[in-house]
Amino acid sequence: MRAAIVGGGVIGGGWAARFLLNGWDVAVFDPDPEAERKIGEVLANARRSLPSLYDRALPAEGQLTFHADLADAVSGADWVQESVPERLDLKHKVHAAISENAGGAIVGSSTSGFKPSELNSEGANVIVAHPFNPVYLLPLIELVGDAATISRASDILRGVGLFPLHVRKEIDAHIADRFLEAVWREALWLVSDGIATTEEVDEAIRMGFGLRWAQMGLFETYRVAGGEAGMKHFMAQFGPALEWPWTKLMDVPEFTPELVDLIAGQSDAQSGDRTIRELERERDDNLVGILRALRKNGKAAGAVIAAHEAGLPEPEPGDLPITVERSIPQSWTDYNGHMNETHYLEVGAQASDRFMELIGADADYIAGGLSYFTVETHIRHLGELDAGDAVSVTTQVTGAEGKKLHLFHSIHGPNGIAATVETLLLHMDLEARRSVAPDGAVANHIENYWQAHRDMPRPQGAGRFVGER
Ligand SMILES: NC(=O)C1=CN([C@@H]2O[C@H](COP(=O)(O)OP(=O)(O)OC[C@H]3O[C@@H](n4cnc5c(N)ncnc54)[C@H](O)[C@@H]3O)[C@@H](O)[C@H]2O)C=CC1
Ligand SMILES: C[N+](C)(C)CC(=O)CC(=O)[O-]
Repeated sequence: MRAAIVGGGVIGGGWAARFLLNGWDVAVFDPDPEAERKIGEVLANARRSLPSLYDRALPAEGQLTFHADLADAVSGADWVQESVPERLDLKHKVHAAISENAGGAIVGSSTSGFKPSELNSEGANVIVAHPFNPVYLLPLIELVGDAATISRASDILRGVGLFPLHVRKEIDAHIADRFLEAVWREALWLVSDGIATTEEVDEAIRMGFGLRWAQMGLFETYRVAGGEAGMKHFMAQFGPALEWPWTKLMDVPEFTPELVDLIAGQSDAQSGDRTIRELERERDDNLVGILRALRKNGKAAGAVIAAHEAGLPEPEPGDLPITVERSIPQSWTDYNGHMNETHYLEVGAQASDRFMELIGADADYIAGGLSYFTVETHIRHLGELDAGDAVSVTTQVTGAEGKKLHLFHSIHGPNGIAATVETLLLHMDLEARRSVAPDGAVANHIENYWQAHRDMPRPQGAGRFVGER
């Protein structure tokens, strides 16, 4: 599949990364001579964060090309995403050129506020596909426009891990930006009136309600705030406040040079000497942590990631079973600039868990009172792993006798085997807390693996002890 990105700034760069890291080829048109460098930097940030959301590998990255001519970039594309600056005259000009050259591609505009009827008033056929920064991590895309095109578009966007939200009636600024503009307006007043600094406004959000919004949104959060009586009680108690002079939402503070200097000055002081790219990385690392936590509970944006991962290709079975395929999260790296030792054991444990499933010692088996315990492990660190690296683990049975199961996991990284995790497991009766032989089906599976693996070459390093020369 091929995407064309017209306008490769903050948002176009994010779209390029989202498509590329999901295996699409991406063609960019942007007259800015710095566009290639800027997109390269956005892409570097995306490469270290997006794969960390998943435990399976994303498809192989697509090919990125830059074009001096818009027609070259858009011809043959399946999807064209326009992300030029928010000026209607410019959008009209660009969409006229896209319409001439894009064939049957879906054409989306990233516009934050224009309606499809405004974009299409000169004959173009565009839907609004409004993303959120960073486009490579945040799933939401607001879709506005022709329903049949939106239905096709939604399937494509889900395929690259996005969450399409169909905005059924076109309005200025769609749904989310209506909301964001109201909050932004109120924050500007608080600073302009000298009530709070930019930092104090940000603390008020990030220390409190900002934490709630990512997982429950607004209505569900307030329902809970109504106590056992829920939303009705919440509305009865806090509804009147809406009539009180608590907000200034409809007035817009004038952007005088003084106000702009005040806000920009406070914002500079707040962020210190951290560059925008550093701030982006800090934001991305935190977003990955939040999204992975949500994913664990199957909640909100976490559910989108889980659904996307379920559609990613299953690992190819080789001679040895592949028991883990995943990428290394940034949060697993340490002060030495590589994956911390703790997580080698974690990957080894994931491989053992998967192997247990393969032999039938799965959740039902465990619920029936039988399982495996690890009783000994030896890890060898052979190479470094870094955030975003794709790793796979192969598992060889190196011994199987009654209650004992001896596994040798090899962790393969981008530069060969990065570590081995050799482990001895004992089959256990969970109620009696003592070792017993596995039941028939599991014993049979183990025997099949053992027969297949016992004549393979013994893995290098198997049976070594710490400090052995
Ligand atoms: N920045 C944000 O937070 C968000 C922006 N958007 C929307 O995305 C669109 C782009 O915004 P940003 O990426 O923030 O702007 P930006 O200023 O970072 O990037 C715009 C890019 O378009 C390029 N450009 C200018 N004229 C062009 C032309 N004729 N053909 C091709 N490229 C051209 C510029 O060189 C620049 O690289 C706007 O419609 C905006 O409303 C949507 C969501 C969030
Ligand atoms: C400020 N903004 C209106 C351009 C913001 C957006 O459109 C979405 C976002 O990423 O916040």
